[in-house]
Amino acid sequence: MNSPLRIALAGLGTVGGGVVKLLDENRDLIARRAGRPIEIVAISARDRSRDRGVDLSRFEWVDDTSSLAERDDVDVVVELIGGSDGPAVALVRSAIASGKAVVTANKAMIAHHGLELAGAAERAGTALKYEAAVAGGIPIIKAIREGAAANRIDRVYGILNGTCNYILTEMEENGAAFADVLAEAQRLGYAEADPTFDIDGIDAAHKLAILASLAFGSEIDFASVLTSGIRAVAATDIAHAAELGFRVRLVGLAEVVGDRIHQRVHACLVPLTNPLAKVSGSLNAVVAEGNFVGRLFFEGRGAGEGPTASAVVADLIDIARGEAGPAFSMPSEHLEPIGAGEAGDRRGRYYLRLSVADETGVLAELTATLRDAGVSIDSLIQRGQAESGGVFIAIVSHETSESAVREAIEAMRASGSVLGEPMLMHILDF
Ligand SMILES: NC(=O)C1=CN([C@@H]2O[C@H](COP(=O)(O)OP(=O)(O)OC[C@H]3O[C@@H](n4cnc5c(N)ncnc54)[C@H](O)[C@@H]3O)[C@@H](O)[C@H]2O)C=CC1
Ligand SMILES: N[C@@H](CC=O)C(=O)O
Ligand code: NA
Repeated sequence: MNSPLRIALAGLGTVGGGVVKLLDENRDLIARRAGRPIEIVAISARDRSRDRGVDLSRFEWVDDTSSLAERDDVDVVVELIGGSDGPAVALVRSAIASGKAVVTANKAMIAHHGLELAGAAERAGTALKYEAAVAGGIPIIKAIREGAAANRIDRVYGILNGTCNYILTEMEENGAAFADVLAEAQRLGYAEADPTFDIDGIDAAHKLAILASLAFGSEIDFASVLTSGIRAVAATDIAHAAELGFRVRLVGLAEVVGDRIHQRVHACLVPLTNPLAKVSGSLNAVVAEGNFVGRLFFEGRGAGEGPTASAVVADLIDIARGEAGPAFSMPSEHLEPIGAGEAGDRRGRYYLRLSVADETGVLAELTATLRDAGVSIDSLIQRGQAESGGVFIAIVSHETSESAVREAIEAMRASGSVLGEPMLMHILDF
């Protein structure tokens, strides 16, 4: 057997603890597959005394996490602290500068600094790997970067946040309250340290920006992702969606349109016939469309200890085998800066939920406003009592432009016929 790959673990929370357990349980199998053992040399986290359900006394504990980057007895620094800036990125920068390989699960850091870090790793002749950062256990980085590398990819999309998918599923299937399910997602280790990153769509936007770069060969452009989350999704939307033949899902979608890239994360209505509608709980799914391979669909656990550890250790096995290569789908200097498209350009079907006064003539006024804006109605239902005292109207449009629907909403607001905040969602029709 060859000499071991020596690793230092920074961060021993959900993912770090999972990595220790996986390396213990599958130790011999991994050594055979990698051609050499993978051994933890040193560990570091904020709180030494915390019980992580695994014996850590056999490893050297280091109080100063940043010192892991300098050690001569470490080949790979595994960064599992999190955060787009601060100690995680400082550790990764200095590990790369010392010629060490880096494995990370930190999508926030890759979305913000991926290009810089990839360039630094290339110059240092070392590896930067981050399979766990996108869609947890689904090997989607490997699939796009290697398996589909021969294709031009113009669209990549999917369900990229396990916490939101778990919340939406529990709300739909069990009528659970948003706050209760979020607390459970935190207990299960799915949520980010700050769960607003999950529910406001930021975590999914980090992942989408990384996927778009890999798929399109473009520089990561996190700042251009139009991002909204699931806070505004009400139980009534989920019920309306079911009645109309849809499920509500938080979808990240990136596509090339002409010479522009559109990137959006938002709650969508997904037709029940679409495989994404069947993705439930903490599962994630990613669809990539290649010009030769066609449509690829990947599904698996996007969050939690086991699936995320699986992705981290897969990266370590690649490094142990000497199979690392560039961090993105090409050397970072070949990634192109591609501009972002305009939001109002999108054409498609829309779901619009309004609360309106329960009075004669209001419905006729609404439909006339939509008609005047060039929006024609596919289906309309009136259901339930709104908190504002009015009734809920849910409308599904035929294909139209987003700007037309927004124009109609503004006209309805101006006329005073709409009570409360309207809810607009795209319908995912591919
Ligand atoms: N939990 C999940 O399902 C997934 C998490 N990730 C990512 O993995 C990373 C880690 O996530 P979790 O394990 O869930 O987080 P966690 O909060 O459970 O663990 C974080 C660990 O980092 C340590 N830490 C925090 N600040 C530190 C500092 N200044 N110096 C040294 N150690 C410090 C903490 O003591 C803790 O051991 C994050 O980047 C997260 O986005 C990625 C995919 C899935
Ligand atoms: N908080 C994230 C964890 C994995 O990336 C999620 O819920 O998907
Ligand atoms: Na992954």
